[in-house]
Amino acid sequence: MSDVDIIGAGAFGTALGVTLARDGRRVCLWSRNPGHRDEMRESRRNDRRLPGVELPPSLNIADDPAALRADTVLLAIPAQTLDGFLTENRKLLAGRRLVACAKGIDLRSGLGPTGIIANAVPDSVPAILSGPSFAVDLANGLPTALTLACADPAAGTALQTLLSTAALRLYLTSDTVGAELGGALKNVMAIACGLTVGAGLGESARAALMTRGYAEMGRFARLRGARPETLAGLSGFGDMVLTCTSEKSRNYAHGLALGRGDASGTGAGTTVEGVHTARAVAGIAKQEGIDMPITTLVNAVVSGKIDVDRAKELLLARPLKEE
Ligand SMILES: NC(=O)C1=CN([C@@H]2O[C@H](COP(=O)(O)OP(=O)(O)OC[C@H]3O[C@@H](n4cnc5c(N)ncnc54)[C@H](OP(=O)(O)O)[C@@H]3O)[C@@H](O)[C@H]2O)C=CC1
Ligand SMILES: O=C(CO)COP(=O)(O)O
Repeated sequence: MSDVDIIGAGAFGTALGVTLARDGRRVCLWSRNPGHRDEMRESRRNDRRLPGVELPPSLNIADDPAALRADTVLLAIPAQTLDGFLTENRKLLAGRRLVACAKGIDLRSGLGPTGIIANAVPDSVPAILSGPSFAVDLANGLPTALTLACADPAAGTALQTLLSTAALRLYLTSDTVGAELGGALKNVMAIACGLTVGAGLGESARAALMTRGYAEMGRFARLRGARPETLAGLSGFGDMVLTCTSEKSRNYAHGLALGRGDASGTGAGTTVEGVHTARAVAGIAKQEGIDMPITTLVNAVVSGKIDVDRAKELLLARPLKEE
């Protein structure tokens, strides 16, 4: 039996699997695609999603989620697919520690990953792993620090120990809402920053957006019960800094391409979580009267309703206020 099972052989699921297996854990990785599974078994690499990285011998490729038996399951699939997967596999996942690795808000329910888990598999222990970590950095063994959030203190401590390695350092919190909102909302800010730089509005404008975006993230998160210190930690501030400043981020790269006038952005087939999260959060903010100007404008730009110039005008025309 494995120590950790991983659902989703994308870039992040594979990087986590490789990291944990190198550090001595027995890992089972599942992809929904039979051809992809065969390829990984044969080549001992995941060339589709994380090219150039060798899969350690203690990482096995599983054919069926029903064959996965570990107490700890990492859910490394996009946020919009989480509810469907969990609902379909509810019985199988009951009683386990389910660690979400997705950064997003479900469009249908408005819930973050731990809320989705709690709803879909009520007798599980939900947790979330979030923070600044490009899959490729993790897979290359570069030092990484993340937030592990779990409301159950004993399960949280056990997960922190199980999932920390020599290069991957996990900080524990019980604030699951703060950790999941930091990770989801920073993707929207990364798109905003990409749009800004892509449209040639400059690095000063990006710094302004990051700062005011962070204020906006905090405002939304506090109203949903998050603790401010969680937003100031790795899963909020830390990940916002990473993804708002690096072209390795798909969210930033998507904004960059749109800002440069390429209407397809990073193109279909790339996971850009911030597009869905902007839509979900703009809707919630409107409904609940929360002031979220950057998120609202990102949603308007990525859905093609306005262009970056118009978004800039609207932001600059807002009434002057105290910081
Ligand atoms: N990449 C990174 O650096 C990081 C990513 N994350 C987060 O991890 C999550 C996954 O991202 P990432 O791994 O990069 O994405 P990828 O695009 O690399 O991979 C997504 C994976 O999810 C699988 N998948 C999609 N839909 C389903 C479904 N309905 N059922 C089962 N599997 C499904 C895909 O399968 P298929 O190949 O068959 O389409 C693919 O293997 C995102 O929320 C992201 O924000 C977090 C930290 C870092
Ligand atoms: O969340 C990430 C790094 O922490 C990855 O960001 P992207 O999904 O924008 O590539």
